[in-house]
Amino acid sequence: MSERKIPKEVIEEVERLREEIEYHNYRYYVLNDPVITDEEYDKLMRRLIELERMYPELVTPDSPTQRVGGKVLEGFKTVKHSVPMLSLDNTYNEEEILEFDRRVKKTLQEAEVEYVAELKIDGVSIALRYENGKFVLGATRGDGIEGEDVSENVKTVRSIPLRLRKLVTVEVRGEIYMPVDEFKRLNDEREEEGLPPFANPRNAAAGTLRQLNTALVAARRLDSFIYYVVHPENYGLKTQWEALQFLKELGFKVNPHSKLCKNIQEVIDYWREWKERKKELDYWVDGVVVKVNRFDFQRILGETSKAPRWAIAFKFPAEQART
Ligand SMILES: NC(=O)c1cc2c(N)ncc(C(N)=O)c2s1
Repeated sequence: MSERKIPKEVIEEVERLREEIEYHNYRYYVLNDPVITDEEYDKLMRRLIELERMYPELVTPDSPTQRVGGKVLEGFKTVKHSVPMLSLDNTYNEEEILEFDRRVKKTLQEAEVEYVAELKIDGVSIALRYENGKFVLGATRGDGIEGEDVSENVKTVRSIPLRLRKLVTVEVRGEIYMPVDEFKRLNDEREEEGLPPFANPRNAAAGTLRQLNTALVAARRLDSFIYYVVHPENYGLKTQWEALQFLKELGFKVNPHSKLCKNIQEVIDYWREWKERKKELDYWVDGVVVKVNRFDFQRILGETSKAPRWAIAFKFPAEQART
């Protein structure tokens, strides 16, 4: 078939609709602060779907219409991580976190070390790659060296941008999780269908991300928090706190409760506070991730084959089996 000429105004309208729809996705799912009604949003989306149906050659992988899924995949390709996705060592009480602080100060020969305290989200770790600001890959952690390419499913997570607010080439990492009320709704639905319930939101999120039917993934409300920039020095970032601000500027959903702590005592105060306050959250957390803030200090501390020496998980006491 000869290349059909697409009218310029159609191309311009499609591009404008994409920008506008992604902006409203950002306002609604990342900032939780929409500026148009659902009806107005649906109208924009219907118009874009109509134009892409009339001109399929205009569909691009990062079009917001790809968020509703509709593909049934054969399977997931394996993908090698650019940098291994390490796990975290654990500490369970204040004495052990003080020991972590002593080790860090000894290695650094520093009297005081700043930390960033971040809630440890009980979800599925994910690596996201963007080229010139466009989403190109979403991969699970796997064995830390290589994971599964779950890009088609990641596109259905509305809080994960398909196009960044700055057109950089970057890899970021974070957690995809299922909000508690979605977890309850899903388990009620499964019970009605005579299916076994998911034991917890993490299993529900993991099971959903492994679905080969992307429309099914889109029908479940997964969410995300992004907390890590790969090779932050490439973007002039000197600390984890700056990295979190950078992630916000790019348009990612970043947990609002992270805290820059002057010393380990502030970390302990933060841990005590959220050990009690975690029930206020609409997602499960199982502790606090404590990170040395300065990247030059992180480089001095380095990593073991399994986990960084500059970060540790400060776990909350295990509760009795949740209802
Ligand atoms: N395995 C890991 O390295 C991490 C796991 C997690 C998690 N489940 N939630 C939050 C963070 C964070 N804010 O850094 C990390 S880091």
